[in-house]
Amino acid sequence: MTEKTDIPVSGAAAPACPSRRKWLLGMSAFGGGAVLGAAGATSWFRRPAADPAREQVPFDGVHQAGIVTAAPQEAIFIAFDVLARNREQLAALFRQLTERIRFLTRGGPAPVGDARLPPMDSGVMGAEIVPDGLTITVAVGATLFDARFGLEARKPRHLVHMEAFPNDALDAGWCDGDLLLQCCAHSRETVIHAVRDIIKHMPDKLAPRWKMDGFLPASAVRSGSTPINLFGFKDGTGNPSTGDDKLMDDMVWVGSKDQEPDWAAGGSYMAVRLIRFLLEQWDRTPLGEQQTDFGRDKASGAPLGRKAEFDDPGFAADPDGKGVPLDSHMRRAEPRRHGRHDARLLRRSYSYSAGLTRSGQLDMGLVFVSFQANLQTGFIDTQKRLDREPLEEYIKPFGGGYFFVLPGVSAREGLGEGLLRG
Ligand SMILES: C=CC1=C(C)c2cc3[nH]c(cc4nc(cc5[nH]c(cc1n2)c(C)c5CCC(=O)O)C(CCC(=O)O)=C4C)c(C)c3C=C
Ligand SMILES: [Fe+2]
Repeated sequence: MTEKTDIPVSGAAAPACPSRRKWLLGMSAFGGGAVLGAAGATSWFRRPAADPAREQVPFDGVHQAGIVTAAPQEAIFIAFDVLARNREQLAALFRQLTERIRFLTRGGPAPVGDARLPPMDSGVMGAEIVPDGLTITVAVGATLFDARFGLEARKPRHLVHMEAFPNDALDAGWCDGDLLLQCCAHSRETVIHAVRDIIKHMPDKLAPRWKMDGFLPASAVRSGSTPINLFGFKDGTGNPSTGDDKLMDDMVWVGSKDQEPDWAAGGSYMAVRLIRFLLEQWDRTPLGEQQTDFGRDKASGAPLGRKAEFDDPGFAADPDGKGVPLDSHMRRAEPRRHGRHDARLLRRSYSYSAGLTRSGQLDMGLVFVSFQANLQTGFIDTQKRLDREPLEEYIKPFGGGYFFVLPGVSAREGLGEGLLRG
């Protein structure tokens, strides 16, 4: 169970709906003692607690935090090559990672050591490491299932290397990884501290491969409104409700419906795409064209021809796309052919800003992130619908990869234990 604490705990277990309760009871790995942990938030862009620094997002839960929990302002995505050479060393890696994340997400006094030795903590958060809403979500790449660890037969069935789509210019140095950490918190220093702590404690086990910093607009996080991306459009409006446990079980979490290895229940596929925006070009594009590219009004976020952000676009009554063009991003991504959520995924993207490109243009864009129970019917099918969309004139995907988020942890079972058992 989640430990009692004075520190406010966010996403505290909302009453589970009957189907969810049944499913939780079926999770034998948790011996029926599972807690919902983080999986109770209603929206991924929800206003933070009164004192964000003291907010503690539970690490323990059937699912890892950082997926249906509200997205705070700051993020770091960092992929690693695993240096472990065999199964025992990989088990030690997961044990140590579990221990570090448990400490970092709970917070406490910064450890003080012998002055003759390197400091045990970077010190960037001062004497007290506050939890600050930190979540560290751990996912594994397809390469972890190669011959090194004898895990070939335990690979989630859709987990593959990310092949380039037609508009991609993938740079191998920005792609893939055996392990991915998604670190999210309210403050920049918290995610930096967390990444430095893990790298410092595990130099013999993890070698960084690529890293991208992400952010959300402060005003949106403060007010709980939909974040605006660097194209200036509200981004996230059409997401499924993270408060709908049944929908999340259906679309986001791997369960018995998915014919995946038993150990994978409670996990999720994660698609990460590093997408550069050609902003100099975009900023010289007429507003009307920007809006038809997305199919939404830039200021209000409403579907074109409608009044308000969350209005239904009414595709059935507009087969020729007179309101929302057939080619627009929103209509291709989510044609609503089967009611709602043809795109069977949950987006949890962050903007990035990383200096200049070699040709002197702003290197800014989106760390597109989606979570789904099935990578094929989630990200891949949706991306195929988007291939050749008009927006491609202004975007260039260059990195990322496909990963599988490990199931959640309990006091008895750490990260990756189910994967390595048997
Ligand atoms: C494969 C999945 C998707 C990729 C890749 C993607 C890239 C991408 N999206 C935006 C901006 C917006 N996306 C919006 C909606 C939207 N996008 C996807 C999927 C992908 N987007 C979906 C499933 C939806 C939902 C459509 C709906 O339900 O109506 C919007 C509109 C507002 C919203 O619903 O969020 C914007 C804006 C960018 C900039 C981008 C990469 C460059
Ligand atoms: Fe999109």
